[in-house]
Amino acid sequence: MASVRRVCQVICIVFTLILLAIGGILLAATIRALMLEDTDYQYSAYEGGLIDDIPASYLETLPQIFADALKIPTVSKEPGDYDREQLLKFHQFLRDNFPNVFNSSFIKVEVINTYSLLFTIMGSDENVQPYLLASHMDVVPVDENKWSNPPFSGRIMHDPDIGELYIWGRGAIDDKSGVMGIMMALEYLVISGFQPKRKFYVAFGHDEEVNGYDGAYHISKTLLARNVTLDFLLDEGMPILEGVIKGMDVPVAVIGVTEKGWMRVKVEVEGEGGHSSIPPKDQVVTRLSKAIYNLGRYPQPSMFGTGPESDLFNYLAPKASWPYKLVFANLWLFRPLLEMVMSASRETNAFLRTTTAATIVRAGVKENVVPTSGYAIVNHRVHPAQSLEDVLQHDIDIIGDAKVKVSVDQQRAAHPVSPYGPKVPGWRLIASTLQHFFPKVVAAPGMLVANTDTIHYLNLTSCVYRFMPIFLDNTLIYTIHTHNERLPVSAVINEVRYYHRLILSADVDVPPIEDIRPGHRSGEL
Ligand SMILES: CCCCCCCC/C=C\CCCCCCCC(=O)N[C@@H](Cc1ccccc1)C(=O)O
Ligand SMILES: [Zn+2]
Ligand SMILES: [Zn+2]
Repeated sequence: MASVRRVCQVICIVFTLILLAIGGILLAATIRALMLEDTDYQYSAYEGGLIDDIPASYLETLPQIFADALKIPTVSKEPGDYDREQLLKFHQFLRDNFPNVFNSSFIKVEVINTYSLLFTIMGSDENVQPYLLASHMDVVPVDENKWSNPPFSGRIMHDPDIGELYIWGRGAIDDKSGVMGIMMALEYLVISGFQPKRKFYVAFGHDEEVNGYDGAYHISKTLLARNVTLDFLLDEGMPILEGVIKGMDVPVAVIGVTEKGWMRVKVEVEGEGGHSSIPPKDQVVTRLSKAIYNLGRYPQPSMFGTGPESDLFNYLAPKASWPYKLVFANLWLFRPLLEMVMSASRETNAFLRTTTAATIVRAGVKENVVPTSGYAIVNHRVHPAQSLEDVLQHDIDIIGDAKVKVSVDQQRAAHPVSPYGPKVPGWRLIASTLQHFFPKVVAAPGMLVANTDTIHYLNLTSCVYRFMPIFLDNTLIYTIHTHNERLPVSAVINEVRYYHRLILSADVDVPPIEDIRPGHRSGEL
């Protein structure tokens, strides 16, 4: 009896100690979350005593010009297969609508490789390092029938449910918003008599959607041949996310300091064919389907917390709502929980792991002929913490079928991490300009889950940022590269104001040339 009591006592003590330990850990985590300094990563806006904002009379004219830009179908289909005629038409459209930029005495406009554009805005002070704003003029193809408004109509429509005017059309977000935002800001700057001290470049590629080798690659080569090095580069990228990240009631500007790698895997099957009325048991299409199904069913492993994306949560934690603040501030404890939550939605899942999308499937030529071969193209966006070899090996293991040939068609490694933080001039400029207009927005470093022309510009600077100064919620994000792409009129106005302010601030908030650190190191400074 006494020994049973003794065992009970020991169990009680152990149980109490475990509870105390859990309580202690939770208390420590809560204290850590409570002690977060709310203003840690807020930057004060730069006040340079310059003409600050654009007058309403100019801004009012912009939505229609933006809409007109969407009417020109500058579609890219495959590498080398882009609509040359429409691209030239788009050049003319820019010339017609931005005459002050094209005729300015201090702006040199060059056509690169026939279809891309490079603007050099001369500065009066040669001692400061230039920067580059990049975008692309081409767009992805459309499936016309799926659109509620025609994709190249540039229709401006009121959405009564949201109470906003939207400009509809392919490229409204990706990436004529970038081209038009920069051009409309630059035009106003020239009109208003601004002439920069600091030189900068504006580069518009013409084939980003099919890898940029005819456009951005040549622009970069041109700049390199002139021995240009840049302080920083800003290209398309993550938008300001509204309601996308759970626990963030405020919008989050995820500034891409790196971007995922890219891999094109070909999955091929060969087999027995014949008359469809006497089909073989083992059919090519069935085997191929099973392989594709398994790739979707067993995703690539989560890499959360092992890559450059993890610092995002350090930036978000001070502004997160409870109980997410507790989670974001204590990834050492809650990483598995956060991983589970993030895996559940497609946009946050892309942040955790290499994604897998079967985008092309081909087999068969006629209904009553059993095909003897078939293939699928699988597009991976590779998490920076996973090696390209591991991605392929996972595919091979998951498919687990020796009769299915799995091979890499093309691949690109993830990009290096650009420096970020309050001491990095380019980052500071991008983040502070944002907070000037939208003080509630949190600017945080992140990873772009898609790819951009920046691959061609990596040799011009180590400070490469991928960011679009437009607010997007889950509805609008899902229109990129599919039907019903559109942008609120207010977003167009705001981005023009953003680029305008950025260019003004860049002229005063500049690093002296000798202050450029040799080979910026990755991560925060
Ligand atoms: C906790 C973090 C949440 C993360 C949420 C992610 C939400 C993502 C939202 C928007 C992504 C916008 C991406 C815009 C840039 C798109 C650029 C683009 O489409 N590029 C092409 C380039 C390409 C690459 C390879 C072959 C051909 C073309 C692409 O990536 O497909
Ligand atoms: Zn794009
Ligand atoms: Zn795109």
